[in-house]
Amino acid sequence: MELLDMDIDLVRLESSLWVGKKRYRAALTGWHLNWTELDKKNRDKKTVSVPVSEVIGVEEGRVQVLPQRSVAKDTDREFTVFYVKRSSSGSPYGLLWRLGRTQFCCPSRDLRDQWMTQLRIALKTHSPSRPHRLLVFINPFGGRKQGRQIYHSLVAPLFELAGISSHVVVTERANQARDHILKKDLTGFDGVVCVGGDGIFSELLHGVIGRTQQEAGLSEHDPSVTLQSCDLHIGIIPAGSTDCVCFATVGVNDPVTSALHIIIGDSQPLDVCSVHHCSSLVRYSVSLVGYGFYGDVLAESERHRWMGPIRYDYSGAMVYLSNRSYAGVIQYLPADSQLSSPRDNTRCLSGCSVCSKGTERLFPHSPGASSLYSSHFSQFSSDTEGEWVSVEGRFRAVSLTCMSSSCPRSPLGLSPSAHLADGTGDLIIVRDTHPLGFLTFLHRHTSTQDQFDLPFVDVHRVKAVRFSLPTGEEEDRDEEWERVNDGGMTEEGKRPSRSGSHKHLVERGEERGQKDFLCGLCCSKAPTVSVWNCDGEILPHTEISCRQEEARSGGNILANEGAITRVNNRYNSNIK
Ligand SMILES: Nc1ncnc2c1ncn2[C@@H]1O[C@H](COP(=O)(O)OP(=O)(O)OP(=O)(O)O)[C@@H](O)[C@H]1O
Ligand SMILES: CCCCCCCCCCCCC/C=C/[C@@H](O)[C@H](CO)NC(=O)CCCCC
Ligand SMILES: [Ca+2]
Repeated sequence: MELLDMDIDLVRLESSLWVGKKRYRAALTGWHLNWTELDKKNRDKKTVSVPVSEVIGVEEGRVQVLPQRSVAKDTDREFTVFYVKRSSSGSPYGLLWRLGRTQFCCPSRDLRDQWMTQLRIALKTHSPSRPHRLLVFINPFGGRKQGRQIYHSLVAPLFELAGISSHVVVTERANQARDHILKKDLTGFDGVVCVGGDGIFSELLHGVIGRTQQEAGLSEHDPSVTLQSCDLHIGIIPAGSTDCVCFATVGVNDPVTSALHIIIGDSQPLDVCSVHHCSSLVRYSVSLVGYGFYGDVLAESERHRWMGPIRYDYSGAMVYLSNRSYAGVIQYLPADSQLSSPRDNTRCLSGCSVCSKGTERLFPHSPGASSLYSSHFSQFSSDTEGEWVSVEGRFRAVSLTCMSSSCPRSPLGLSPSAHLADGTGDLIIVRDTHPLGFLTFLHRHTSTQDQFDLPFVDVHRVKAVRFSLPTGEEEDRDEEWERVNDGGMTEEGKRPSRSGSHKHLVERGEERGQKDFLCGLCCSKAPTVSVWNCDGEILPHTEISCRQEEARSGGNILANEGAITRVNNRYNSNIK
């Protein structure tokens, strides 16, 4: 093994090169491209070192790619190397990545050709996980409706530079991307990419999980089934309103950063939570399953989609002012508290040891096995995990989050110490409290203050959660509600109007449960139930069961190719 490493690390090419008016000694080893500035006495000055795995492309001549492609003429001794360059700005969890570019001039055309050939061979040899062909879905209505422009001006030129061919589908309706993945031939694609927000990501997620189960002959609705892990990676180019999945995995929501991660083949397994109602699957979630405040904000915001991303701020204020709490019964199955806790102040980043230990614990004998951990609720309990716990009362908010759910609105997220791929979620219970207390709780999401250090807030690391209405108020099956929610937005990019469906339901004389909520903000009658927000989609049921499906670290199950390790961000500098 040692011999092999040494072999690979041998210098493949070394020569004097010029960058502008400065002379450099450049060397290409198996793993790195280095160039060291030389002074007049041939003494080494500053060295720049780029890992081959972070080289994006090599072009003849003096080439520029962003903001527009340009090639300088008469450049037969020159070549340009493009690579990942970490910027000094970003968020506490990730730096922005930019396209670094250095134009080298060789003493001869022959040497230039040698450099180009060797660099391209090194790239092929040392970047085995890079995608070659991608299927890209653009939601033209996501966020500020900039998806198409973002893709064509910032992302497509980078994919082209990296030799990635892409097939682009601009969606014309909600669920088109999901259906495409479920039904069309995907032979030859190394991954699927969405340009949009958490909603279009969720479409890809459902498509990829659904297709994998179909191909394996498994029913997603059968709660006894062990789901098959997915080989197809999902990449996210953020162009939505919250971009929570992108932000929580990459640390920033920036299209160029994400495109560069996709190109170099970074991946991050994600936990997935499945939501069931009466033993049939309703949806999967990777971010938030939230009742009360977050459900109400989403429901209200759908009526103001025309406002774009600020619809959440407006609706947040409206819902806060309406001062609601809801009765319910929460049952949860605690995860093993010896492994981690939502208040242990850790931050999960790619390569996180808690996530790797979780995988080891769950799949001790099957390094190559491809099944997801999944079982009946009744089978979740183990010796080290607790028994089901029940809490009944009135709640401002009940939130279950598989990951931190950090986003630009809340840079540390709903649960800052939650893990991306440990097979658990964090259940946050905000009991009814006075308006100022709840405002304090909300406000702490925007700062580094601990939102769990409040007397009316509890947080638990869990494997599964069930929610039901108090005895005597159980849910009726509401097919009308289901129909209204099934189609997502209309073809013009608008959701079916909730007030419209309200009128319809009231006309039919149905006056309880979720129907009450429909008039929540416009009528004086206080609603008795809220709705569930599942990664930005309203669920058609109130009584639900959620369980963690386990992502296998390294198994690429539901990988966001835009994932990054913060450790790499901090310690991998291009300047030695
Ligand atoms: N062409 C389309 N017309 C209407 N709706 C679409 C179309 N393409 C996708 N959708 C749906 O639009 C919804 C919202 O899209 P998306 O998540 O991209 O944007 P967003 O809601 O602004 O962002 P975020 O989810 O980050 O808050 C998704 O549920 C998706 O299914
Ligand atoms: C006084 C100041 C009050 C400020 C309150 C800030 C609270 C911010 C918490 C943000 C939590 C985001 C959780 C992520 C949820 C996503 O899966 C989902 C889909 O994109 N987004 C929303 O539902 C959109 C939900 C938007 C909620 C505001
Ligand atoms: Ca988790």
